[in-house]
Amino acid sequence: MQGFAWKRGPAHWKEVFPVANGDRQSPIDIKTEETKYDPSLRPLNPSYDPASAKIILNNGHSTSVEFDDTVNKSVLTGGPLSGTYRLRQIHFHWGSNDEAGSEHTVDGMKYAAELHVVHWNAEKYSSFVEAASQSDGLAVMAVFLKIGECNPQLNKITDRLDTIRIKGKKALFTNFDPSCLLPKSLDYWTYFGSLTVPPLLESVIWIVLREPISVCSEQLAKFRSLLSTAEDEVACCLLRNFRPPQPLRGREVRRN
Ligand SMILES: COc1ccc(N2C[C@H](O)c3cc(S(N)(=O)=O)sc3S2(=O)=O)cc1
Ligand SMILES: [Zn+2]
Repeated sequence: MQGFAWKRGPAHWKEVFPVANGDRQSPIDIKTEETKYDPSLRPLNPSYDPASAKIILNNGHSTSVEFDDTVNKSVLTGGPLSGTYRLRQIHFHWGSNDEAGSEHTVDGMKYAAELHVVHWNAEKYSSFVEAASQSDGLAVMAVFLKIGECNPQLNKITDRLDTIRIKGKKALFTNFDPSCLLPKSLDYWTYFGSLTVPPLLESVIWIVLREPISVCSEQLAKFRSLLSTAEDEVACCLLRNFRPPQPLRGREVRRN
């Protein structure tokens, strides 16, 4: 899913992926007054082994840390989930300035950036690719990044970005537990949605943490200095990579 689908931006994705106009697309604007408390929702239970971290990568659309997901070493259970979801990767979304960058918004408010922690239902499905096409196949935990103090934990990522500036570059990256990027409170909103990037598959149980973590302008500037272009192309900075909120289409957003 390279080239065209990305080159012309979110407004054109429907031309290649008609599901872009589907009824469970992400992200969404979370209208807090309309969220519904659900006493059956359990506490989130992320359990990650730092040895699972493998590489940090620039895929041209974001930067991601990829984890060993061949065994249940780093998993997410609890919350709205039934069963065990295996950690696959984390990545970020940001904007061209500090005023916008998150994908989900809260009562119309945009945060400066958003972290996605991606898991797949390894209990029910035999591969990530199979899970990615199932309605309960993926679980993505979203964490808002709010402009403020520099975040020392985030430096573990931003300090490595100069080694993967060009699209396609990767570097070894291990001994990293993504829990270090989670806020104190794991209170959340949850709803049924989709990938926010092509192929926009409607296979994601979204778990949006209500408490943001901090990020400073200098750290965000490092994300924006990544290139969306490969070695043999004219250099172009990856200034923004967030999809705007999509229609709720009657979906319920629950909170614990
Ligand atoms: C079926 O084809 C694929 C499906 C998914 C993916 N992935 C990489 C994507 O960047 C991506 C983006 C996600 S987001 N913004 O949380 O909705 S989750 C995710 S991914 O790690 O699952 C790759 C191929
Ligand atoms: Zn994402």
